[in-house]
Amino acid sequence: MHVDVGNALSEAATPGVPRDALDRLDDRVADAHRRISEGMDAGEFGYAALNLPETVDAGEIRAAVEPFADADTVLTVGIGGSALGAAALCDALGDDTRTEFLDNVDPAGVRDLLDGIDLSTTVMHVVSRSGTTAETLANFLVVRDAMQDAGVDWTERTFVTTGPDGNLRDLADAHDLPALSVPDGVPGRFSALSTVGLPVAALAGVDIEGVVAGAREERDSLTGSLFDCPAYAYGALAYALDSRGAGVNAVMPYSEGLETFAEWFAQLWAESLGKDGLGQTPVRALGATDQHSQLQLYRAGPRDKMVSLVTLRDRPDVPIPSSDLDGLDYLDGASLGSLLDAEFRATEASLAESGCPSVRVELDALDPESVGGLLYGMEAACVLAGELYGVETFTQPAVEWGKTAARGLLRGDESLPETPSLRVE
Ligand SMILES: O=P(O)(O)OC[C@H]1O[C@H](O)[C@H](O)[C@@H](O)[C@@H]1O
Repeated sequence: MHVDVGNALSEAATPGVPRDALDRLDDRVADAHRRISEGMDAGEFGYAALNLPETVDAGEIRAAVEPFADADTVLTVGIGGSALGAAALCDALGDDTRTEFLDNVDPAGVRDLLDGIDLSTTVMHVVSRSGTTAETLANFLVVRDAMQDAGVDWTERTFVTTGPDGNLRDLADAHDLPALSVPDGVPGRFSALSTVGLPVAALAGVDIEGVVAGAREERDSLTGSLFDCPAYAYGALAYALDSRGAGVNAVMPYSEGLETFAEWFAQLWAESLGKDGLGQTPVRALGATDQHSQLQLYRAGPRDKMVSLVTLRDRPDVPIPSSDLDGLDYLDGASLGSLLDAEFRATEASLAESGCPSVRVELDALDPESVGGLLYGMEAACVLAGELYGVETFTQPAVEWGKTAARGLLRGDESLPETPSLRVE
């Protein structure tokens, strides 16, 4: 990925980062990089995810999914980091007419999804690192039941990715299901480039070897300076802008295929950095659509935002047919791609003109290498930002609180703290 942080400097934006502050920050980046390298070398929890471009075995993943290659529908049952990596890859690069994701337990949504697919030609990938997540296990039980009702042998049409213990591992053992292991030391939200995110991408036709190669290239760019490393430049600037008041990070890809990437990024950034009263709130937007809604706020609202503009240097194009409509001559000879690119540049300029900081992230194209590089680069950016904030990047205690409380409620434990009520009906 290519990163341009010019519009995040104080000479361009408020809040903005002075050039001399960036030089000082670079010393901290060098220290953080040393810590990250140590963690990677020792395979420490979390840091091990940054080794995935070397440690992942794409051949093993291809072999595991090969028996399901003829499935009409590939259904992922998982939530959070166990679904979003695969969803981001499939949305960007795969045949997403074949992929479905059950990552919520809204009964209406689950029912609609099951009504719309032929379970006899569906393969289900059940993914849970812990193997105990309530939503995932509940959805699995619902799909299994639906398969049995439809006369489908669910054990023939299910494979799992999970950790060494938990209900899902027990289930895989008991029914001899094909099972991949979540690699050691890799937290869910950092697992897109592993047995968690890649199997379904492979089934959706994604060149997963290309994705891994792109990630490897980004890994090789991790040096001790933000001036040489796009991933660190992004992470350091986001941190520096947040420290100066940009507590919101609006991620706005100018590519529909990257819409789910913004969702994946939101989990990565929020769950990793939102600790000890610190962290930057990720917001999802889509160019050009959200130019016609959220951009008003970005330009003219509170000065508490940075905008991460993500675009492609090259994209397949569709010409705009010429017309004799009054006032549309500016579209003559144009294409949808040139229109989208013009909208991107206009948005970037409009943010600059209003003094709202933005960072430009460019990919060469929406191809496997670039997308692999983007996912890896943002993970490295996040790990770096975690070091700069001084938070525990790889834990999520606040999420665990809600999970435990929900389980307690289902078991009849009503001892939740009282929340105030002021009803208006
Ligand atoms: O993979 P699992 O163990 O089922 O976890 C799925 C998700 O659960 C929780 O919400 C965690 O906070 C997430 O980080 C994780 O991705």
